[in-house]
Amino acid sequence: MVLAQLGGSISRALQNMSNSTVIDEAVFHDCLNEINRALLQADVQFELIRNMHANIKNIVNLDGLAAGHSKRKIIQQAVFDELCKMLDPTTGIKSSSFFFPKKGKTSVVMFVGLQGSGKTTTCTKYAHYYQKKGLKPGLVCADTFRAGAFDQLKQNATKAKIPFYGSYMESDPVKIVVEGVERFKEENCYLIILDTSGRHKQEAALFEEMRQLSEATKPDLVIFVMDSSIGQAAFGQAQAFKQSVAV
Ligand SMILES: Nc1nc2c(ncn2[C@@H]2O[C@H](COP(=O)(O)OP(=O)(O)OP(=O)(O)O)[C@@H](O)[C@H]2O)c(=O)[nH]1
Repeated sequence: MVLAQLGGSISRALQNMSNSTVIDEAVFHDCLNEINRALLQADVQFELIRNMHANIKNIVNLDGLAAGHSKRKIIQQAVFDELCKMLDPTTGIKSSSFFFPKKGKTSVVMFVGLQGSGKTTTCTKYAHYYQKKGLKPGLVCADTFRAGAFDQLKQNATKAKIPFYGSYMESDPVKIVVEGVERFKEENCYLIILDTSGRHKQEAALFEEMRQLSEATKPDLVIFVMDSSIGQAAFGQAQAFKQSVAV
């Protein structure tokens, strides 16, 4: 809903600019302002919008354009590129630090995040994706906090035909993940995926538990799953998670 509204507002801003008979600084300025307003209304961080605005202005130099160049296309492309850059998770990260599970080498990937953010669903999708690529994944349910968490993972895993591990009796998630990792290693599962409990930055004990899970399993990758509809609140939460484990 929010995304559809935002998309509509940005398209309208670009359309209004394109419909103008002459594209001059005033039209360009109005177009950028309309896009800024749409992003602010969609709860995008002000600093990101300011940077995007400055970048587009640097790229589009209307006075310096040689005749024959389509100002409309150049503005549209610059807006498109900058919006994509804002969403690109690899911006500012060295490509050598990306982690991809490989065949023949056991990898542990841990999913963390707030309650109900989509961890279990994403874990299963991630496992399914790599299963199709020929890696043998295994899902471990480390959520001993929410009733029904193991059943949910079991249901998803069964549907996707992915092996799973968990316990109805054990209350210590650290014990479960250690056993789960061992079990899957014995079964030659190359990609061991840990689905953890939902937690919030104000829940110190649950953050400590997450730190212990990470300590016990030394994951190759920790993925923070968030629901974009929480808007800017995602920033503080992401920072808090990053301070406890290597997200
Ligand atoms: N629209 C939408 N819904 C999703 C997505 N991922 C998960 N959901 C739904 O969001 C709800 C919560 O998803 P879960 O995967 O159970 O979330 P979780 O983080 O494991 O939840 P907890 O274990 O309780 O912390 C479910 O109803 C999912 O179907 C998504 O990408 N888009």
